[in-house]
Amino acid sequence: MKILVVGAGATGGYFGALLARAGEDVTFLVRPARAAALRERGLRVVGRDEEWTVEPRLVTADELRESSEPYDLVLMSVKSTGLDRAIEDVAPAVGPDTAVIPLLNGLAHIDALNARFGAPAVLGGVAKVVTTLDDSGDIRRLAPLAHLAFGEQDGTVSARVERIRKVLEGAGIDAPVPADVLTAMWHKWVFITTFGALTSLMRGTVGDVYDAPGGPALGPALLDEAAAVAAAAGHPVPEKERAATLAVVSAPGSPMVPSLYRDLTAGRPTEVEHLFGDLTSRARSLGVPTPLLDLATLHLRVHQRRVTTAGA
Ligand SMILES: NC(=O)C1=CN([C@@H]2O[C@H](COP(=O)(O)OP(=O)(O)OC[C@H]3O[C@@H](n4cnc5c(N)ncnc54)[C@H](OP(=O)(O)O)[C@@H]3O)[C@@H](O)[C@H]2O)C=CC1
Ligand SMILES: CC(C)(CO)C(=O)C(=O)O
Repeated sequence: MKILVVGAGATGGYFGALLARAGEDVTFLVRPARAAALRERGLRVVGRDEEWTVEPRLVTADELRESSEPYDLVLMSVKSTGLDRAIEDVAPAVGPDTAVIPLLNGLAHIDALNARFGAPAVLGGVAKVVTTLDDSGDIRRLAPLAHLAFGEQDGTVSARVERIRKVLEGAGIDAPVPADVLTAMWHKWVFITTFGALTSLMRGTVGDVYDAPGGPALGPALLDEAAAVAAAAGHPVPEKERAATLAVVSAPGSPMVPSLYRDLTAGRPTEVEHLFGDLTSRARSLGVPTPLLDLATLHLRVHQRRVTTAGA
């Protein structure tokens, strides 16, 4: 299976490195600066008592435009802020039989991918990994997860789904195929907006918030809002998933933060519109009040405006 990973960042770099290490035919679509760094240093995975390197096969958008052979599987692993550009860059690699699996949090990218490549090409995907790019550009693992749930948008367990699952599992990736992948994406979205709002609004780890007087009430209140939007949209969050989210956001002393928080505190742009703007706008359309999520959205928009104006 010819696999193209778009972006060799925290998620794509990690899943792609696992696939390459397992001997799969993997190429990374990267931009010139990342290509130069990877050529010099290799794609290194560090943290959690492990350190290993793969020599990645790389292609740039210009090179991809010159080759005409489509890939079997595209893993789309850019941030939402880079999605439009990445969709155009990867287009030459998407043929009539290519399966595109996005790893992004949120949901709106499914519409963008459907619009560009046609819905039959696009599968749903839910990535659960805790990885970040460190100062050297290495992939740093912060927790043991390597989970990529995926599936056809209509729930069919197609032959290509079975083939992809085998490849992912062969690389050590936990790759379940949920009955309804779009619902699974909604549920991850509820989780990430709850976790993201809690830590970003309070500018602290889960433990910093939980251990402060009054702190324990915030996680459940955020979850209630986000879950109410999902329920109104036809994707109620089952009790088991609510409990799992509550366990993450209600842990005394927990150092956990999401990638959104790492971006915020590092002064980088965040995925505010994709994760929060979209959810709160759907809440408005569905008549669901989300005052806390609205506040988180505004908070992140102020940051976004500051960092993008500074960079302009
Ligand atoms: N980090 C995590 O633990 C998790 C993240 N997610 C989600 O996964 C998505 C990706 O996040 P993450 O991997 O952390 O992000 P990163 O910023 O670490 O990686 C994204 C990579 O995409 C590259 N990129 C952007 N545009 C292009 C392009 N046109 N062509 C080639 N490469 C491009 C960037 O490269 P360049 O160096 O050129 O800018 C960057 O290396 C997000 O939606 C996030 O919410 C989901 C689960 C866990
Ligand atoms: C919380 C986590 C690590 C789960 O995969 C995530 O999606 C993120 O940090 O963006």
